[in-house]
Amino acid sequence: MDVSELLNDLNKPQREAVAAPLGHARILAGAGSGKTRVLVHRIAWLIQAEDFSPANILAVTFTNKAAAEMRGRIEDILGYPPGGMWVGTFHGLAHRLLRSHWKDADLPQSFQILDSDDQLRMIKRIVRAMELDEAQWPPKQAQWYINGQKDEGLRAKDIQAGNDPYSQKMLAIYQAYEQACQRAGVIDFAEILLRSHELWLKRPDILAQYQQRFRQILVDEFQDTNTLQYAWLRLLTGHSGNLFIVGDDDQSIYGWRGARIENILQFDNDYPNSTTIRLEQNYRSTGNILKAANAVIANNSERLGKELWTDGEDGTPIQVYNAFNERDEASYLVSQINKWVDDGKQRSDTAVLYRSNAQSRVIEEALLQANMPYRVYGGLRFFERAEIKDVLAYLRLVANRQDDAAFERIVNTPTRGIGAATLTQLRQYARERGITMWQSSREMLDAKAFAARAGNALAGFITLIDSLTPEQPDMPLHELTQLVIDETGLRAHFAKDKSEKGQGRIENLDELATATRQFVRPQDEEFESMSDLDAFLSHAALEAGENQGDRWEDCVQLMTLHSAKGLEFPMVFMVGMEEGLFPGQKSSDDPLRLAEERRLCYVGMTRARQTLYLLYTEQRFLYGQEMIQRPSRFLSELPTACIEEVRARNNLVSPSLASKGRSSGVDTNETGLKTGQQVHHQKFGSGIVIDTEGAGKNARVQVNFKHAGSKWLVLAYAKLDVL
Ligand SMILES: Nc1ncnc2c1ncn2[C@@H]1O[C@H](COP(=O)(O)OP(=O)(O)OP(=O)(O)O)[C@@H](O)[C@H]1O
Ligand SMILES: [Mg+2]
Repeated sequence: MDVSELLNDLNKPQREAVAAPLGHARILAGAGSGKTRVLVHRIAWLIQAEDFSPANILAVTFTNKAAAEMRGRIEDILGYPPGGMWVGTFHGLAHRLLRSHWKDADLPQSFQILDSDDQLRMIKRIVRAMELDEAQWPPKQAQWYINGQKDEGLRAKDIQAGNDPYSQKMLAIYQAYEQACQRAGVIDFAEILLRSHELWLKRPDILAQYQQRFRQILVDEFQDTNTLQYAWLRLLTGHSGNLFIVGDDDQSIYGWRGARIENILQFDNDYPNSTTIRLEQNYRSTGNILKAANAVIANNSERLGKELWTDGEDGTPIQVYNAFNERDEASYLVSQINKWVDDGKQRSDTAVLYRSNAQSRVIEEALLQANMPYRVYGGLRFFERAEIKDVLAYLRLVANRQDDAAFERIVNTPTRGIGAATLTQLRQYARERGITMWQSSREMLDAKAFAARAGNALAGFITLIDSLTPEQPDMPLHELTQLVIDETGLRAHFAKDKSEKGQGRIENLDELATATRQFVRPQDEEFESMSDLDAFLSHAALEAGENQGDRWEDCVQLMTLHSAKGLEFPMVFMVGMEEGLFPGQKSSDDPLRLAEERRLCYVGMTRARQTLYLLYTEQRFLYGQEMIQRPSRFLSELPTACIEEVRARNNLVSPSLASKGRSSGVDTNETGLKTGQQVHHQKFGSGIVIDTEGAGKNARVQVNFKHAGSKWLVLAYAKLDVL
């Protein structure tokens, strides 16, 4: 594509943005208006029209997946791969810096990354070691505190706790945690960025090297940057670089995790010479979806305010479905996806979005039962599963003996007679001397500090780890992994569990062996100097299986509303549109939180291109009990003209919804079936009708099947035979 073509498929303000004169720029625009597209074209423009080398460009995206897509699109436009360009997430890019400058960053060469679960365990151990009451000082809270401080760029030494006992205690935990991580040579996610920022601050020569290189810095989804991320960008930009940011204040959804909407709002104060360009035409969604999303977000105050319009068609109205409970909700969406597929469309064009990960289980079960392939983004990812983390912990200890988090995880997994007393002794010894668990084990064993049995068990463990360490550094990674799985007794341990779960775990272990065999080092420079093992472990920690499930080409996409940011799908289901769930309970009496929930609703709705379903239930099993649910206030904010109720209920809060009439509780005759009648279903076998409702194409019956249990079925699809 040459330079003029580059601008062809863009509208006027988009062209202005792509071809803006060199300098700082802010693109402020609503969902689906082409911000990401503009950013990609801008990169190509810089290379083709402004003669920058790809190596002068650094682009920050929201996920690794988005980064890969961006790279691919730029390659398509240029006709060759943009070698030397850095594209990735904040974490990915900062990690790359630390790998190149580990020594200057005061890290061991084979430093490992703690994910949030590892981090929590580590904090738990510290809280215990400090002899604090866990109920009074919940480790989760300390984790929250520590990450919050790091996101603000603050170390323990930078914080004044004052006289407040809570802050004093949190600070003490933070301090102990910092020391423990440093000893063990591990860093958590927030630390990756903090440390690379500090590296630049204390080594202006290193910073200058990157400033000279990255003259063009582009950031997508800028509204969700936190203090530290923005500081990192500003430092890198320096006086000579250009910052090109795109974002939407209405889509800021990470305030709860420290994101600062002010960063985008006040960008022009920080960069007074910057230009701001607004885009208003939406190319993604139908008129109905767009109008409804605009109406919902209009209920927030303190917006920059922008109206999106489309010259496309109104399309089908938004489908609002009132389910009995979460199982009915799931089976309804499965039936709709089935219809979609029957029409010859792709499963992968459909997405199910939920507020919290826990909601996916029932939906996954329904999809499994219907034999419908699906992929869950986020959630418990492959590399986060317990059995996988066990193997990874062995591998980490093989790579770095000082990794206390790994040591603690597997020292007695599977059980090998190393008891709590031995571990307490070890921890105490380690703490007193400021050394690691591994070092303590060796010293205490040498000093014969344990009783015979405990000593033997621990010595056995030390020998095991040493024996796993390859003599030849070029031992293939998958052989090492296989060795770990078999020699540590993990396989045998999980094989004892004959249940489906145990079987699943064995399958996952095999899958891990396959993953290591198929592992291809990312092309990025930071992986070049690393051993295969270190490269794989970093990859596992950073990607955490973001790309899992690619074995299924065509599958339904499941994810939280948060992780749907930036994506688009022809058909979208938003489930659990209920008060207490979405918006969440804590948001009801906190206007700031409520506004953020509403923005999340706006993000969700604007993912849909053609068809949007909003689902809510009357009853839901929550917090260990059956709860009566009320429809989300966001439903009542939808303009009546844009929606169609599939099945209304009688006690809706929204007059607009209720006025459309209800169809529940209709005379049984309308379904043509009576309660007590015997019926037969192709898949579920025979059963008895126990309830009916609705009419016409919405008629539904509840059947108690002899073998399959009780189910609600839509008559039009169920094809029941009356016996
Ligand atoms: N000028 C255009 N002509 C045709 N299609 C366009 C144009 N601009 C954008 N699009 C398409 O509109 C859709 C939305 O674009 P894009 O994802 O870049 O929007 P966005 O502003 O980044 O959205 P979000 O805020 O959700 O991240 C994409 O499918 C994109 O290809
Ligand atoms: Mg985008």
